[in-house]
Amino acid sequence: MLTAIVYATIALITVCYLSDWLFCLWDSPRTPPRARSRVPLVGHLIGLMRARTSYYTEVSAQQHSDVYTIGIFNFKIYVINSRQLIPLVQRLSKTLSFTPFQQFATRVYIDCSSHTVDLHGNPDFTRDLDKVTRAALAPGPHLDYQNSRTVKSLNESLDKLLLGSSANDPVRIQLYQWSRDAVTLAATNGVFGSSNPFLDKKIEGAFWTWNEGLTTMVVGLGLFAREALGARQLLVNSFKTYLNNDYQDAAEVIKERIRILSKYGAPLDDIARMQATFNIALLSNTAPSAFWTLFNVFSRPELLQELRAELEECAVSQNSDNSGYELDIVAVKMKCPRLLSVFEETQRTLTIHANIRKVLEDTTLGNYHLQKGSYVQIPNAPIHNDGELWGPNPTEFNPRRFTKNDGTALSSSLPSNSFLAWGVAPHLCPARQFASTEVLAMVALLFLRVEMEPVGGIWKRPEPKIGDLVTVLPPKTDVEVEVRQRVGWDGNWVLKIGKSTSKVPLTSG
Ligand code: HEM
Repeated sequence: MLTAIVYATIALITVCYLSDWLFCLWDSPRTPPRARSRVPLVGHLIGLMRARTSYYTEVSAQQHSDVYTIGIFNFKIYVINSRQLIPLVQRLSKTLSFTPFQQFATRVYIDCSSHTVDLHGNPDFTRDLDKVTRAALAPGPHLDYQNSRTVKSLNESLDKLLLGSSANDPVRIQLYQWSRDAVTLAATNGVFGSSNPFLDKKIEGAFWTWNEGLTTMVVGLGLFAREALGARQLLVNSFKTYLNNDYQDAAEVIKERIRILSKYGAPLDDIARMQATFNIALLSNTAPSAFWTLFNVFSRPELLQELRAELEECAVSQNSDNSGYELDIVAVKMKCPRLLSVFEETQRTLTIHANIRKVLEDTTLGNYHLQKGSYVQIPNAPIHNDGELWGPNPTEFNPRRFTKNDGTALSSSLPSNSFLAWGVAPHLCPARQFASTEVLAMVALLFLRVEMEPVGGIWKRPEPKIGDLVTVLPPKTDVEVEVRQRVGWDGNWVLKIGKSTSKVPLTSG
């Protein structure tokens, strides 16, 4: 019996190695070189299941080619390993397409009907939806309206937190949980208006439960994500009620997306599903970005002092009736290069996104041949960790990395496609001005208004939680902190929001 098992194992291993070798034999001579895995056929699959997109960081570090192939059976993923190839991928956007992923998300994430899944493959529909989304989120009066409600809501969450606390009487919070709640409420108040479904705490909880179950759904194990599926239904129902109510004070981006979906005949149930899905873009990266920026600064007292000095000099004034302070949001966005540098460095060191494109036709990319039906991935981390671009110790957090010696912003002197935290054109995040205004306003308010200490006295950096389908990973464990009013900086804080045409000078443009 034992001998039979040994023979069967040897036979299986031989067949696996042989099949792997045969798949390679069928490669065209211009196929990007294959990254070898110790386990034939499924080694890369195991790696991807274990580390998700962080697996590309591990493999890319050992590859010398500017693009390489990952093979899983006869399925291929071409991984871009040099920023020089990105413009070529951009130019080939008709055959290297983002659309199949959008269709996949519409089906697997939220279970839309086949009508709406097919719509996401209709170029007229995707063009119209993209056009209205970008127009509504571009700097101008619509974004002013949305920003103003979002930033005010953040300040109110902080007022509420500090209510009843004083310099001697701290409140204890879980920092990620609190930041996530504040961001969720602020962003959803900003876009959904007074009928915001997230005003109900149950709906907020349902969104995050669903969000955490997405990875299981994506790998086809939806049946094992019962809690997430139940949460998703609750969320969808809340958006059906929302659509049946008056949502006239919603932001333009919501009203316009509903208009386009209706124009192309999407049923109400699917429109509710699409609104529920929009929250993934709205919330899932902003909350961890805010958390890590707060953690990176409060855990470095000298850096905190530096940022406070910058903000106090450029963006804070006393209220005319001396009842408190006014924070000028335009100045926070435009006149505080050190603050912006800390935010962008947080993004640079923590972004794990891998932009995805499907190869719709056999395609020539530079010297390489890409086979129809395969995928292209552009992982951000290998480019963000490239020492030639970012200087010594590229994996370390350096708060001054995005400023020059004279303290001014570095962005203009960086080569193109060095910083990919907001994606790659033509799918560059259309909400980057909104999201960065939200994060910068939130962290500036906390730096100015509170003292924060870790419970236990020592700041311990949590590990990022690998596996979530996000651009910036949340922490694996939360950080318990004590928050108290900053001495001399209490009173009534009001915000001067200004116009969104005064833009955050982001490195991505
Ligand atoms: C810090 C927060 C955010 C980060 C880091 C971020 C990052 C990104 C990235 C990397 C992409 C490209 C995806 C790809 O090509 O695979 C993207 C696309 C997108 N983001 Fe954001 N995003 C953030 C916040 C937001 C917010 C608040 C909204 C909505 C108000 C939003 C709406 C979108 C949309 C609609 C797209 C798809 C664009 C397209 O299909 O061309 N994002 N975002």
